[in-house]
Amino acid sequence: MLPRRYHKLVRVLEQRQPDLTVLLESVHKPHNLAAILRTCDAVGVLEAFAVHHNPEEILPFFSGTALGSEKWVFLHALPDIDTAIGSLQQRGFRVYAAHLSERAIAYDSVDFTQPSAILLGAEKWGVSDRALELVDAQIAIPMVGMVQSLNVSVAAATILFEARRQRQAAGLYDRVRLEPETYRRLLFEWSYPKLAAQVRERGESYPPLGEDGEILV
Ligand SMILES: C[S@@+](CC[C@H](N)C(=O)[O-])C[C@H]1O[C@@H](n2cnc3c(N)ncnc32)[C@H](O)[C@@H]1O
Repeated sequence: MLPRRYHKLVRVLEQRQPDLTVLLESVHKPHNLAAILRTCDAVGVLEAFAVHHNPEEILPFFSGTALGSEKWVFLHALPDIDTAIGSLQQRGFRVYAAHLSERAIAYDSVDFTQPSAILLGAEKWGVSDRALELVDAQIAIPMVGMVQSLNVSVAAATILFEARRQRQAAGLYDRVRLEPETYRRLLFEWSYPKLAAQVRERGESYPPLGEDGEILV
């Protein structure tokens, strides 16, 4: 592990935002999924969630074998939309459905410095009626052109970068937001993925790291 690489991992983890996430409802085109996870990585989202009728279609994103920037954002599969929204709300997130409707408020009027989950709908069908019943609010990006909606990854990026803007202004990228234990664990797993897997298999705990990422024992 080169010190430069290690320090890059440290800087990235120091800015991860565990209380900002996306929930994808049947978003199934791999290029959209990859683009959304890439944006998640760019704004510091730690983990993302997906409800998918056929997870096999997008298996690489769940199995950790994806090779792109998405490997830095954990994607968790949840069985159904009730469970997904319910568990996020229980963890203190407000869930916002990105959905163009008369009930929707402007996406940039939301306070994204609070724990926020952005629900994005399927490419063809949008957010389901059931999800709309469960969310805390609906948010929309204004559209004044001929087409009715944005591509789902573009909508995700627009909203996530608004969240980033607000969080930057509030200083949320200036201090470590991860729990110390989570931070240490991820730093080891990102720095030494193969060794981390072996250590886990043996049921041992990770060794401490030195200033430049060297293993200390
Ligand atoms: C291509 S759109 C789906 C269009 C679908 N026909 C519908 O009626 O919702 C895919 C997803 O992108 C998001 N989206 C696209 N444009 C949006 C906008 N202007 N405001 C908020 N969300 C948007 C929504 O989450 C939507 O479910």
